[in-house]
Amino acid sequence: MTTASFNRQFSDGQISLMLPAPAKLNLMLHIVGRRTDGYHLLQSQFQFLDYCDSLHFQLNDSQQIKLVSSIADLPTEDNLVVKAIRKLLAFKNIELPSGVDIRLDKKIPMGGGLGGGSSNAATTLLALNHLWSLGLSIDQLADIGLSLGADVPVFVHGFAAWAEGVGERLTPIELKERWFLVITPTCHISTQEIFCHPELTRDTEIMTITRALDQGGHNDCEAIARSLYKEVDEAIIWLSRFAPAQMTGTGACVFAGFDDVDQANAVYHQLPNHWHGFVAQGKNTSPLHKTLAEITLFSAP
Ligand SMILES: C[C@@](CO)(OP(=O)(O)O)[C@H](O)COP(=O)(O)OP(=O)(O)OC[C@H]1O[C@@H](n2ccc(N)nc2=O)[C@H](O)[C@@H]1O
Ligand SMILES: Nc1ncnc2c1ncn2[C@@H]1O[C@H](COP(=O)(O)OP(=O)(O)O)[C@@H](O)[C@H]1O
Repeated sequence: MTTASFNRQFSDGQISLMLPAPAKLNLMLHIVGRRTDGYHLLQSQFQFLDYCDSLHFQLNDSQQIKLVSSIADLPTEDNLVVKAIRKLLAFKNIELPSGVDIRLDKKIPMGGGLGGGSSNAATTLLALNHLWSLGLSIDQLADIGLSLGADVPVFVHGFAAWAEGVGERLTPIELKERWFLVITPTCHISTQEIFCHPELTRDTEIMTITRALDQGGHNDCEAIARSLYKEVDEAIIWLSRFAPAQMTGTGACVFAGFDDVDQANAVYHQLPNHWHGFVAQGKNTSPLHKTLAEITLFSAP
């Protein structure tokens, strides 16, 4: 894709782009070991959800990065969107090619194990690689992403994946695109809090991908999260009355899958008043890559 063909999308003279940053689910999350640097070795199935934050990028001649976001109490420089831009420029060893105004509309709950921050970073990497014509490959962007967080590469690649290593060794998988009811407890669980816990089990037997796809699996972080956060425990107990329920990532969100949307909605409508949640469909191709493919000549995975 050439810059010219890309820029022709914006005939009003403004170079801007609006892109989704989807949530993900870990349909299973096994911890099979630990590296010497403390990072955990995982086996996980990732699938995207058609439930997304939205990012709007607009280039200008200000020579500044301006981020407007709905996240309270998070300094701009700590936002993964800005961290992604800094990493991108450092990798290319360049100054800011132009000013950029970014608006981030959050819908994905933070600290919920839905990967929102990592997804925002991945969308930023792909968007600015295009808008600034940096010419980096997906693999290069995934490497930059990995330095921001273990979850970023899967969002950069954009295919449902069997993940190993710390989450960066990805094999595409074809999963049924079921409907999920996701309960979003109000507690915010830090990934580090779970991974540092002395009672976390780190010795689940290594599985082959074939067995994992046949039999599924569990989430090794769930027992710790349930013991620390009553809300997570209660949500799993409640949702298990309707379908097998699990936690995603290191929590706090809890989900169950249904074969059709009506079933998922029927359970959603029975959610106790003090709980929040949403129904969304699992997607094997990221909504980000689908949108990019529609508006540019970018090829979806
Ligand atoms: C375990 C997962 C599954 O999706 O949990 P969620 O964050 O989505 O809940 C992710 O891979 C998390 O990825 P991400 O949230 O990007 O984690 P990072 O920022 O890289 O790491 C946060 C902290 O978690 C620990 N960490 C993270 C990933 C990993 N494989 N082993 C670890 O021990 C490290 O202590 C690290 O300092
Ligand atoms: N753009 C962003 N969106 C969400 N969280 C962000 C963002 N930038 C930085 N963060 C930080 O990352 C943490 C983890 O966020 P998130 O990715 O939503 O959770 P999880 O890793 O549990 O899925 C947040 O608590 C917040 O401090």
